[in-house]
Amino acid sequence: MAKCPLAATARRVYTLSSVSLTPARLPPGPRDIPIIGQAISLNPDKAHLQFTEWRKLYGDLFIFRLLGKNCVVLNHPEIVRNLFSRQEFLEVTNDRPGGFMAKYVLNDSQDVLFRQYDDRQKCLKESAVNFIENHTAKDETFYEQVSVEIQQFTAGLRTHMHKDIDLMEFIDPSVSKQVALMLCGKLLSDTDPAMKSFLGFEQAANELGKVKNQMALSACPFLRHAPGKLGGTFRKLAENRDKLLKFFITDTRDMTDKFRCKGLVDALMERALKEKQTRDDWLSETFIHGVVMDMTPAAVKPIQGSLSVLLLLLVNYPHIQQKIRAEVISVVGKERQPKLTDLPNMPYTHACLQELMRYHTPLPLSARHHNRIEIEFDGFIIPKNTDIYTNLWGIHHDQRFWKEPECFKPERFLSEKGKLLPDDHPLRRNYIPYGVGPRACAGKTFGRNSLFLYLTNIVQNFLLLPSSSEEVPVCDVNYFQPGVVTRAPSFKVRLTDASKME
Ligand code: HEM
Repeated sequence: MAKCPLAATARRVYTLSSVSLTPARLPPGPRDIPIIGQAISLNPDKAHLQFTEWRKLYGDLFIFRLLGKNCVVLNHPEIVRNLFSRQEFLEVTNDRPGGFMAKYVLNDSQDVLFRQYDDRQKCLKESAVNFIENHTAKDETFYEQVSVEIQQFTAGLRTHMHKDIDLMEFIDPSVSKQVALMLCGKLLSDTDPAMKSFLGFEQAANELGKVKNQMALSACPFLRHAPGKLGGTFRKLAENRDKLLKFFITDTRDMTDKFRCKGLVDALMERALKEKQTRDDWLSETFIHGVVMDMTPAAVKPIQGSLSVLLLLLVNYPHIQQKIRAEVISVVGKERQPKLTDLPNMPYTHACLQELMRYHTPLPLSARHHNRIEIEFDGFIIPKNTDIYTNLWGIHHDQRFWKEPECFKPERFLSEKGKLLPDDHPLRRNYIPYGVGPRACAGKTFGRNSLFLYLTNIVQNFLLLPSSSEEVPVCDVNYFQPGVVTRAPSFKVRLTDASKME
């Protein structure tokens, strides 16, 4: 078709004028209500479900306003990839929006998770990923200590056989100990004061991190000093933080212990020394503190939340529990403790974990991104300083990408011959539980390994039965406990000795 010069000029004028933000070029979205925006119609606890409904009305990229802020929601994996990892955008779409935690807990974002995407963030993240994903996976002392912890955990469960128990009450502290081990290189006991500070910090950070508390504290930061619940929680957080950091940074450094392995703090200290020799010594202890604090919500919560959903699935679907157990017994046997090297030989169990990350999607809205300049994408303008949400849950439950997305079907990740689908299989393009691009998760292998070890050790030892006194909830996302990381509602199970069942 011949090109009309007039039309081309008109289009050019339109494009130029639209760069100065004509509302017509904003993405579609629900009608704005002055000042409050969608504050009334949006339930922050179920925002991912609401966004999934809005996607049907407004498409894969839509915008809405919330208390004076622009918010964009991405509902398609290709859009997420394009915006967060395409060269032309990645330097401008990978910031974080800041907020109360970033400013008052992490000392103006001196950390990995809350910091904007700058050279310091890149350097810290690179060191953290190298350590968490590459070093721990090969460090035998580390996994020996993890095995010790899991043995103690299963031994603890044995004393509660045939009773109705909330298994998460045992799993939660055990996961925290594993993450603390990754940080300081030492397996702490339940009674260790450092472990108490870790748990105290974790609880307070979790409470303050709730959407409604974040909104209140970001609007009125002085509330942290006020009497009352919020102020009290902030003081608890600060007190535990100081104790925790003294232990992790100062005391651990001088600790010589034959069971101590290298921790993330040691790795960052080494990096700090290197930085000192080459550049200005920005990598101070405050940054290392920041990374320690990041790991509490970033590492502990997704592992705990995923395990809670996994257990609920095992009780609701005994045939899946049975299949995993059969695989564990055939590969590992009944006596030896399962280890990471068993994973490649256990495709069904591996597929269950992959399906868990799709079905549950521990971070249903990922972590918010922020764009530092206005960008034009796919014919739409995304205004500067927009909060960008990725609806990971919506993407993982979208019928365009998944057959029967509401069903837990590990088989979808297996070939007809029962092998795990390769990473480059087309289905995997729609599978992004850890996010995409330079801000993607720093601990996905660590998380997967941890889930694998808990799952196989539990199933090898115990049969999980429904509680005899309470009805087990159905596994339904509508009843998950809300949060940046969701988890299953509390429920009780009964454990029996798996070896006696055959
Ligand atoms: C087990 C399941 C896990 C899931 C599903 C998960 C998922 C995610 C997601 C969706 C993000 C945000 C990505 C983005 O902003 O685009 C993230 C960030 C992050 N995750 Fe994970 N995560 C998991 C476990 C872990 C573990 C075990 C660690 C540490 C050992 C970890 C450390 C981090 C850190 C530090 C970030 C921030 C990275 C940055 O801002 O550059 N995560 N994770």
